[in-house]
Amino acid sequence: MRIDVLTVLPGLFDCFLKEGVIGKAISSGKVEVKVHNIRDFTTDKHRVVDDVPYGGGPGMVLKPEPIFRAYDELTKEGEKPYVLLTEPWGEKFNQEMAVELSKKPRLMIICGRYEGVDERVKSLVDREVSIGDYVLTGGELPAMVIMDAVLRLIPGVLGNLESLRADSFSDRGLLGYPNYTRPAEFRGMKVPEVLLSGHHKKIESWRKEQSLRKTLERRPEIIENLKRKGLLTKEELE
Ligand SMILES: O=C(OCc1ccccc1)c1cn[nH]c1
Repeated sequence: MRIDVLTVLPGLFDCFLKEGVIGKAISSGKVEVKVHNIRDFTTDKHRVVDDVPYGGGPGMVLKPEPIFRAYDELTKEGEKPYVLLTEPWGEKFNQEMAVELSKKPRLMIICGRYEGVDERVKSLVDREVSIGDYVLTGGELPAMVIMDAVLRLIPGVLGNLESLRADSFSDRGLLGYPNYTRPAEFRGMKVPEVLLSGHHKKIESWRKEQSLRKTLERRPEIIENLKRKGLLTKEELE
């Protein structure tokens, strides 16, 4: 997969693209991520990327020209990218969208900022995406959140280091079960006996029960959704 990011603050991506699983996926060539400074696509001496809003009002708006110039330049060759715009008012990002996006051969992420982008930029955009109902200073962190969730789904990126919790819980959106590792007792807190039993059937059913209980407690709407979709077996329902 190739991802092109358009931003006025490219430096924000430096650590993200170097460290950890994402850094390895890029250095190994499994995925290609290029960050472009929108300012590099301006033509005036002051490299202006924003301007005051028509009709008045507070703040600034990202100008269309530099973004269109960048888009034209970056889409001259290769496949047309699936274009995302990160804004607070977009479609809510979730695991389902991450899975869908991970199947695209090429993505472009335009990072919103200031009061937003000129509306005409939306003619380039396939999906306006929000990572939550709050307002940040820029769409760069949302772009990193989206890239992180998408890239880890690409075959070979996670390797065997981190299992892709492909069990039936996480891909039904159920909350995870409790995790423990050594020592078996720590500051008086013991690991549940069942997990030390080596009895895989018992361990699996304990984990399923824990996952369902936690989901019912914290996110009952997820259980309701699964019920409606008939994605809960009758023993899971009891
Ligand atoms: O704040 C966000 O993006 C930055 C942004 C972009 C455009 C105008 C204002 C702010 C955001 C929140 N969830 N998803 C994105």
